Amino acid sequence: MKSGQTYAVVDVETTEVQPDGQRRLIQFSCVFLKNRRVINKFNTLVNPQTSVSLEIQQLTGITPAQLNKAPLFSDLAATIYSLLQNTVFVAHNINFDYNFLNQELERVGYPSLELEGIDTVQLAQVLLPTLPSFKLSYLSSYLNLDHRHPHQADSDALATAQLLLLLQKRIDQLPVETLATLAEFQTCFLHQTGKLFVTAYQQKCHQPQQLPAYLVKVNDMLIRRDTYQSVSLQAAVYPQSSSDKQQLFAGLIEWRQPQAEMMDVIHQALNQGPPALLIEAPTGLGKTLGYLVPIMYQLAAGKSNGCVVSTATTALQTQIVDRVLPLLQQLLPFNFSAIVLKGSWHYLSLAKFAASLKQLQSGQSRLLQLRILVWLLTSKTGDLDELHLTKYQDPLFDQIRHTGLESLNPADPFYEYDFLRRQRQHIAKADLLITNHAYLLQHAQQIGQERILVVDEAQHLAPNALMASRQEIDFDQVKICSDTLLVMAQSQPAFSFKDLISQGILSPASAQEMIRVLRVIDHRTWAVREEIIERFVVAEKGTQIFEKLLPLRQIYGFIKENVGEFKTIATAFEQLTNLYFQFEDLTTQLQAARRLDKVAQNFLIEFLDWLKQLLDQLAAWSNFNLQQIENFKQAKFIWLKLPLTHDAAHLHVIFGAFQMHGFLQAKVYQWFSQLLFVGATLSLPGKQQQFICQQLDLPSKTPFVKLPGMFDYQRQAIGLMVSDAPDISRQQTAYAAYVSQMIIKILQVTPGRQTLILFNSQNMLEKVYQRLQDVTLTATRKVLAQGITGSNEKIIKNFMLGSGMILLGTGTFWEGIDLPQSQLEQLIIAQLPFSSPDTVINQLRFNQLRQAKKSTFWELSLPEAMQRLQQGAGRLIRTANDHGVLIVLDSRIITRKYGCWLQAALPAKMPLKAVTSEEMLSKLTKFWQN
Ligand SMILES: Nc1ncnc2c1ncn2[C@@H]1O[C@H](COP(=O)(O)OP(=O)(O)OP(=O)(O)O)[C@@H](O)[C@H]1O
Repeated sequence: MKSGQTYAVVDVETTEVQPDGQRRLIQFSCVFLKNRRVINKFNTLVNPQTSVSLEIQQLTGITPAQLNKAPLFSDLAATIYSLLQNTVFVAHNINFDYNFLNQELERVGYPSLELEGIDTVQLAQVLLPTLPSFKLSYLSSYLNLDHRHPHQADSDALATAQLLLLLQKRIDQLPVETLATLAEFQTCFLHQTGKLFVTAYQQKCHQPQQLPAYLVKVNDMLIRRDTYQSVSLQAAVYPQSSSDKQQLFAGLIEWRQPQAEMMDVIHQALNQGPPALLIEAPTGLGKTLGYLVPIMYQLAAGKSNGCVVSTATTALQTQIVDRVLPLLQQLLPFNFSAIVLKGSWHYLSLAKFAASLKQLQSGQSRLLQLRILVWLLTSKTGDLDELHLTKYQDPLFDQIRHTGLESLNPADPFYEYDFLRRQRQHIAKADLLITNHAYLLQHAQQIGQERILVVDEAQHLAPNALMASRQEIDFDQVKICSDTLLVMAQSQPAFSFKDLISQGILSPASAQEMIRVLRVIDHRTWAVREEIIERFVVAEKGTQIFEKLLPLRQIYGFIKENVGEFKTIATAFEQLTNLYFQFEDLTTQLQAARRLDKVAQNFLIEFLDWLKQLLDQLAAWSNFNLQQIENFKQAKFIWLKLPLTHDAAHLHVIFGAFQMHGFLQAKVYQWFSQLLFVGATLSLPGKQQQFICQQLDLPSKTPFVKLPGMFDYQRQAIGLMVSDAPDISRQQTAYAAYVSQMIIKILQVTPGRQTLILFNSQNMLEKVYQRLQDVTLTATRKVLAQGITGSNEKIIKNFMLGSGMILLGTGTFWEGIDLPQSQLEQLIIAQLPFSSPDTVINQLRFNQLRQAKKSTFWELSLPEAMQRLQQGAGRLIRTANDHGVLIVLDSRIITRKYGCWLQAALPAKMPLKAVTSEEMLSKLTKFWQN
């Protein structure tokens, strides 16, 4: 901020939440800052001479009576106009406040203000890059700002002023190198926000600067040094007795008998036990600590090399790291080290990011780059998830994501600091590796090393393994790769094979051979794609994604008819593989001999990168072979996938194994010393334990321990099941309308209650979300929706921080999410969680059951729905002090014969009541009154 300059930090309140032509000002507040101090304040209510919406009255606490007594804007305009002259206008979301104020001024005959402006939202996004929310109320509580009455303009303006001062301090602390880039790209900020960086840079650039020891400068970019330190575990004795454990837990966690039991079972298993153990621990038991405590003692005793914990999703990884590990560290009498492992695309590639800074970018992408630049000063991992972005939609991410260690160039200056390389080095030293099933399946050998493996949410490992065992050809990606390579080789104006030949780097014969093979692949694979579409893709009207199982007989016939074509491509693939190695060797030799200038080197590296992508795409081509198809028998399947609505729809042919058949043993288990499988629903109700063993590729006699539940559901919760809802399976549209109506009514009679609503399809979730947008209650109660308002991690974090929030979730929200006490008070099951029979995997599973003359519903659909319902219901009560209501809006739980099975999946002692929709509301009101 410039000394001597006055900054006017403004906030306004208006009559309506949504913009419309009639919207008027009801409050104007301004805090004046000069030389970084508050020098004046101005606050006034404004009589809008029109009605004020109910939401606004509730939100601001301003009543019509107060406004009737307030001055008109036409009487205030002159004062406001002159107060703001010569100031810099600051607001949290400047486009709203500045534009609205100007409209009001113009309406009463004043010219628009022409002031410099600063937006504190953008400033906060760049300077506090890892926060999950940039709402003023969140920033105020996170930064401890004085913000007593959120949504009242005077309080909001004061909080924004404090925020600006705090952000200015952060700017002051930025190293000059970072300031230089922020100043260089100042125009990507709204109004003159970027000038703050220019001023700070100008002040700093002439003073001598010393880089803090934790930072390193690489090509003008600052990165946090690798400060990872492994610790040596100190031997300690496992607290065997209850009193020893109680002593250990005292003051930190509550005593839970089944959790202590789980610890003992695992301690025993690790010391004398079987190589594999299955443990079913009911929801909310605290199973992560249940296995980590005994395991850490085992490691401390030097009895194992370390431990890998694999869970179903990255959101659950984050939950373990953020919430369980800090508690574990406090509990244990010794230190330990842990790292998180995710797929390479989660990480930033420093080299690619640095290159992207030099390229032309949209304002939005540039702003994101600046945020990343500031984040790099603190990030130890380079995990892009730390940025809590809603979706990785910005095209920048395609440019800067890591594509794996193989893509790195040792000659690159960023090579030494690369985040994935750092991680690879830490793996050997860390006691605990926290990963997800997808990563485990791909890297088991590398991370196994005779460590203990815990598979958390183990029921998901098999479906994940099926995904991992699949091979896939994306025909359109093949075309993109081969086209790009041909352009690079033949006609790229800046640099092409011609230049490599003229520099004596490439022989004309090698160049010609590469082009010939690429042309074969380019033309022939496209012809096959067209044939497949003509032959197999008959889209049904209204379908968005075409997905189809290809009967093996048909595909066999298809290959037989085109056998020459398939063979030509297979041969070209082999030739291309050889050429790839030749080009790779050539590049390495030339680099070592320093015979490559920068342009030629970059060309070759990029060419090899595309070539590798093409080979990866074609790796599954060997499946298009008559002998292979015969070998598939019932164990492997082929299907097509084609998103129809997408502009450039990619045709995928997928070859998938359907059952484990030793896959997990060979690919995963053999690399670990001991295996623990943990989950809340490992055994299917009414099924033998054989089912999970078969799924997990384990011997059927693998020991299975089932731990008891621990909450007093009779006292802590109630379940209300609606008996008169329209039948969801027959009247989908009527059901969506009914669910929306009911949810609105429920929310109206339970103000302030944190509510999670679980759906079984994204489609229904979106319909209900749309309807909730139209009702007034959402002005005062924040609605979060999966796939709409943010990434899953961000949604969970925001939900946990709020009160009276509403979260609409599907998929992963049914499981593993931990929302204790007032973080979740009402759980609404909008649809019973029957999985869709239409997916290819389900079609396959159903076919198998039919062939065995078994019922698809009783054998698969119902038990799986019970399993998911049990998981979903487990979100409600998480500690001994929780209270909550479970509401089931899908009447099939009452009206269908199988309903009693679904009811049996709900917590055993929870009082259940069947009620009409009307009764539901009065019961709810009563429950919360009591
Ligand atoms: N004994 C305890 N007392 C209090 N908090 C605990 C205790 N044990 C675990 N917790 C906390 O409870 C939260 C949930 O733990 P965890 O994720 O292991 O639950 P869970 O048993 O896996 O539940 P679910 O199966 O429903 O996902 C964590 O934040 C953890 O720190």
